[in-house]
Amino acid sequence: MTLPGAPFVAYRGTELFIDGCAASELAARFGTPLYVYSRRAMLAALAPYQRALAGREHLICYAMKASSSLAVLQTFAQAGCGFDIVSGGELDRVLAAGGDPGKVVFSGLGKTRAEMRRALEIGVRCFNVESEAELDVLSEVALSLGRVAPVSLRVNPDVDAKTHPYISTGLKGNKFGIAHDRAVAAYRRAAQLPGLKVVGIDCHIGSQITEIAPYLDAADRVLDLVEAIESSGLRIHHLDLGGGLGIQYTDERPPAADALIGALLARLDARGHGARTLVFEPGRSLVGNAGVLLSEVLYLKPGTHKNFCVVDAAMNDLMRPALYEATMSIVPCRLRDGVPVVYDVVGPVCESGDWLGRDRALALQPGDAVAVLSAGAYGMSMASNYNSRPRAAEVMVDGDVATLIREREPVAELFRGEHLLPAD
Ligand SMILES: Cc1ncc(COP(=O)(O)O)c(C=O)c1O
Ligand SMILES: N[C@@H](CCCC[NH3+])C(=O)O
Repeated sequence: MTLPGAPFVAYRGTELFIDGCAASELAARFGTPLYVYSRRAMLAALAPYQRALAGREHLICYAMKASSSLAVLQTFAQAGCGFDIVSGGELDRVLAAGGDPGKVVFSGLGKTRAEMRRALEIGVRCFNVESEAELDVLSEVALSLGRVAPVSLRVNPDVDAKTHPYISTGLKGNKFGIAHDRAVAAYRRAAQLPGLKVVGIDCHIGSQITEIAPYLDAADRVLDLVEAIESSGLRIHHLDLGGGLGIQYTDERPPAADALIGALLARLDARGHGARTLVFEPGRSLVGNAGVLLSEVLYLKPGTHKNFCVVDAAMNDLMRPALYEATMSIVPCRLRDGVPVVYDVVGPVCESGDWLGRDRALALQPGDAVAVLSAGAYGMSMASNYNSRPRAAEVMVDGDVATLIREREPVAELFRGEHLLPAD
């Protein structure tokens, strides 16, 4: 059976391997819940983007919200990537991981003045501005520092990315970006503000997109704008076409990254825009299939309506199933003989929404380790401490070498910084 994440996530005989490491051995050595990432899988996911863009002026800015642990950022920084950030905290992570701030694009619709100041002082490559009000504030902050902020406006192309409504961002009802029909006026305003320098345009239409067509529609809408803006005398240097490419969780068949980029380049070339600098902001497609969440089976709980398999990972570790009813593959780390039983795989958190998988046929015993596959994106980065559960540890494997890249959070960390009321 070919698993999502193959060839880096695959059975060898009855043992599930992540690259060259047996998953059940990692679970025993580092404990569970445990996120495990394959460095080689991440680099293999980046390669088709790099190949397709070779020979073009470009920058791949890894959207680090997908997985922001320092060793993950370090891996992409060393591979030449920049970063798409959405907060001052993410900027500090980039710096701590050795990333180049000159390759950072700063997205997000609620940047604070303090975040703008810090990003200007550090010298990010570009601010992706999401409203006209933000243009005014950014200009003011830049002037107060005696600097000029490089800006690109995130335009909302009103294109249906055909994905889950919670992760669709390019429709006119979404909060993101500047409406297509206001964009030319917004560019005029940006050009007049003394603290800003227009350098680009960008759009990002959503996440877990499994078709090429919405990207081409969005690119066309953006190019229409570029032509209108440039005819008014402004120069748009780079085009940032965002991220959003989907991955396989179960039976999805998203296009390969090089097929997507190839189709976009063909469209840009056909419309005479092929020589522009290109920026992409992929997140999930670089890390999603490279990671798994390992968990131990605590209890098997047969019932008259449902059988439950209670594991030690929960919605606080991986909230995609609870939040989006996302279906993610769950497999045993060691295959055992026995008739599979259909279980809901649930965590210990006190919420009925705390499930990782529903109606899964699995042959398991308490103490077995299971792996939730395709958990490398929006897993650990969305983890919380709900129910006062410390966050999981993380391991990076490279061949048969496993390195602890994040220690399991000590319980004492959970209330560090809290204070009891003074005694009477
Ligand atoms: C502005 C921006 N860029 C890039 C991304 C990365 O998206 P994905 O992980 O779907 O590639 C996101 C998240 O959807 C985003 O909001
Ligand atoms: N967190 C989402 C993706 C959000 C994309 C952020 N712009 C997911 O797990 O699918």
